Amino acid sequence: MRETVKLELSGLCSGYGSVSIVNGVTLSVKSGEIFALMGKNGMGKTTLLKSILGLIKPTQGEVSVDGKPISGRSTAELISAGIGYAPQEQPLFQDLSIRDNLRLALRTDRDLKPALERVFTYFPFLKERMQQKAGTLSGGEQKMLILSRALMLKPRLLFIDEISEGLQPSVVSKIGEVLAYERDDNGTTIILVEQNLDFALSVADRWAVLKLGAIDDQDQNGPGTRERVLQHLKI
Ligand SMILES: Nc1ncnc2c1ncn2[C@@H]1O[C@H](COP(=O)(O)OP(=O)(O)OP(=O)(O)O)[C@@H](O)[C@H]1O
Repeated sequence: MRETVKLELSGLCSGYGSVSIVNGVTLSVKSGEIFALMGKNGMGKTTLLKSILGLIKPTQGEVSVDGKPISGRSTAELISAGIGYAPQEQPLFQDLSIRDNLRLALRTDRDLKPALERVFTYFPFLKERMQQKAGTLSGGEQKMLILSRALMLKPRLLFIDEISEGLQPSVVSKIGEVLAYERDDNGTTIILVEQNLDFALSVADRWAVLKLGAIDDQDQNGPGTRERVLQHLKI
């Protein structure tokens, strides 16, 4: 089993201009677990991910991986250090082929072949349609390509933002299988931001609910979890 990571957030705060969105998040994600981060729309889940990844500068607090602070490091440095990100918004080059979208995940072409083979075992359709432009893929195929691109670098820590949104159940369950395999066989630590409760709980080891930018509840995934989380998601 390769080395895995523990992610720790301590009193993390961030926002946009003078508007505070993430309000003091303290959280620990264990090595090699899938952690589901849930919450109603607009509660700050995406903002929290972006703050961890250096895409938004935190106003307070610390983020550490393997006990080492990563605050202040650029997103590019974090990705080189084995942190992967499958974002929710506009993440593909629509006019480029599947192959070029995947290739751009790597710094050099030296590791291209094994990285491609790895993602082809998860999603064989990518191999058959390498020259097809990303913009002509269906919504579900684009999501699989986004995830594959994040997996090209074999991340030790992977952040995934609402991958199941708008997908048909067969694609959602395929993605669930891939994430479980990444955790079980590669020891990847995965933070999954999700609105789809059933999907999140089908793969998560632990979970938290974010409310107005703070952790409202968290626990192991087990009997009674679904009902407990549903209470938090009620309008
Ligand atoms: N670039 C931005 N500038 C200003 N405010 C923003 C920006 N992006 C998001 N917000 C606001 O921050 C709040 C939290 O948004 P965020 O996307 O983090 O929530 P979320 O929990 O991920 O919700 P969703 O499930 O809808 O994606 C919302 O009120 C949103 O309008």
